[in-house]
Amino acid sequence: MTRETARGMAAQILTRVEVEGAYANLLLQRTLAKLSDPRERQFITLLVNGVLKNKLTLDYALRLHLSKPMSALPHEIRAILRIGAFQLLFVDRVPMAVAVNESVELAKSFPKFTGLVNVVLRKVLANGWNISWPDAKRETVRYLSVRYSHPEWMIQRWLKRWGKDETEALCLINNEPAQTWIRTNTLKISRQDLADRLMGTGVLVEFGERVPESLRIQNFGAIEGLEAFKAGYFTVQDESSQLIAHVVSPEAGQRVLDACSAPGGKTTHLAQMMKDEGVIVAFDVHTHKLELIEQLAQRLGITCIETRLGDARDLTGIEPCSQQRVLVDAPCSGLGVLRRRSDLRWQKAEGDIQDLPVLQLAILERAASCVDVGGDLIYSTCTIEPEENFELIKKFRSAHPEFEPVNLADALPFKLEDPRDLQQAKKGMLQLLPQRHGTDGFFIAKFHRTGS
Ligand SMILES: C[S@@+](CC[C@H](N)C(=O)[O-])C[C@H]1O[C@@H](n2cnc3c(N)ncnc32)[C@H](O)[C@@H]1O
Repeated sequence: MTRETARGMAAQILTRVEVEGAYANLLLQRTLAKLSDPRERQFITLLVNGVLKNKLTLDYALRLHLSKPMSALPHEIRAILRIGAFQLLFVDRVPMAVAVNESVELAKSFPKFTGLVNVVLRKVLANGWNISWPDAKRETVRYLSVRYSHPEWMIQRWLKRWGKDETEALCLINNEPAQTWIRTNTLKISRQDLADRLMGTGVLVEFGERVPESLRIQNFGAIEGLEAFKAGYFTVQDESSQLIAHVVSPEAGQRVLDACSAPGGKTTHLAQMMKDEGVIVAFDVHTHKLELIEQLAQRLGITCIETRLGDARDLTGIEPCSQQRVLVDAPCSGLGVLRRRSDLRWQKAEGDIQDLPVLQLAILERAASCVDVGGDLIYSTCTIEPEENFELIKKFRSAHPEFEPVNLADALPFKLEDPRDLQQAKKGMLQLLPQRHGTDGFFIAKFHRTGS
């Protein structure tokens, strides 16, 4: 499997992810950094992310033609089979014969298994999507789980909350390739000028509709290689994540605390909105992650951020009632961004959703104590699970009558229309859902401190 083809490199990454538990996105980044051909980069990305996301479905389809479970095969052969089956079932533009033959070529380093790879993939090709799935009515959880490659515990939670159609819609979106959004660095350039510059270099650009700084880009090769990137004219940040700084709405000259700030996407956005005037104290528990904030701030030409290493449950050195805006962008299960993080669904366990709220509430409590009377507290997550969102805020509010909800319909940079959203927004909360809003799954809550 040493062949330096796109498929060979993808198979190596997938094998290392499975054997070593390595982070797929880091391995992918390292591999892509060595490649200049945009089509090769895109193809490897498609294969790695596609196989990781659809692993359960691919294994189900492959298993129908295997006499032994996948776990009885060497890791490399599993990766080769999955890459082959993924192309046959999910990728239109690869000719079927090429998908099979290239997998067989890769398997030649494992002569004992070359024949098996050939036979199994030819059967997958002949069968296509004509697969006998578990019964969708009687075994709905299992059906949705293998059909859309999600853990059963996630499906169970979502089915209870939203029923079959919405759960299916969410799974489908989670399996789509993620789009790339960038945020204009308005300290240096306007969105229109940035769009013109990028288009001038062949990048495809669309204006975001929800956030005034956002652009969606395609066809850009290596982002770090773009002149506009090197000049600090933008940073990569999903559009729903860009909503948060608008909800915080800080003003130039203010004292702002960002309790969980790395790698600094929202911190630097806050700094932009403050025209780089005032002070943002940015906490995080990981030293290496604080360095990422510092590097980002430097590239964007931002100087008003002071990074601090520390636990947000303590926020050592921050006086009570000392901050005009406090953001808690809490560590969370991340179940709202499964489209963006292809192996996340396999890394999480249902127990995480029981454990995380303890940490989230402790951080929120301590951060709230730092908000000055007349100041605002904002809590956000990139998850769609109520324990980490609505239920947590309910607990917080019952203990803190001094915090009053701010109507999010007035705080967001786009118009809310769904009556359910408008009702939540009045209570200071909003849950964005991929299947309803077409965004990543984000939760935002905002409260104004009226007393001490
Ligand atoms: C959702 S991420 C923050 C993303 C960041 N706000 C951004 O927009 O780039 C949550 C962060 O919380 C940090 N974290 C986890 N536990 C923490 C704790 N107890 N105190 C402070 N930070 C913590 C993690 O290291 C992670 O960087």
